[in-house]
Amino acid sequence: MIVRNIKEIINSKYDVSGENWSSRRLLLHKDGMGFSMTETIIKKGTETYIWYKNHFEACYCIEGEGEVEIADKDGNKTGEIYKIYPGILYALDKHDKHYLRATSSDMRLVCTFNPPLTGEEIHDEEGTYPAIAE
Ligand SMILES: CC(=O)NCC[C@H](N)C(=O)O
Repeated sequence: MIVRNIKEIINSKYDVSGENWSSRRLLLHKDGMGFSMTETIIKKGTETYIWYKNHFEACYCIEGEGEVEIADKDGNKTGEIYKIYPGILYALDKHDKHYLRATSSDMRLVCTFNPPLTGEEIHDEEGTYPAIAE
């Protein structure tokens, strides 16, 4: 069994930040579960373009509020917007290009990835994480 406390992750190499977010990587590829789990904080008032072309991601909101807007194949905003608040899950089951915004507060999400993250990924210029090298 694996038991971890977020306090062990904070300020370790698995406490990773992007421009608009920070992510504590709780469960990783090396743990052999077939998925990873992170606690992610999206900063208030930010918008991030994301395209996980190599991963499926599901996010469950436990704190704060924001929204996700679907983008088209060229990354343009479509106006299809879903509110995010505690109790809402969104799952990028089609590797959906999207814009993620935290509106009036920071937003705290529990995020799972399949395939799992290795731990130190940050978004590239396409909003993507690299495919895992087996
Ligand atoms: C929602 C989202 O994808 N934010 C970026 C961080 C990501 N959840 C991660 O854990 O690396």
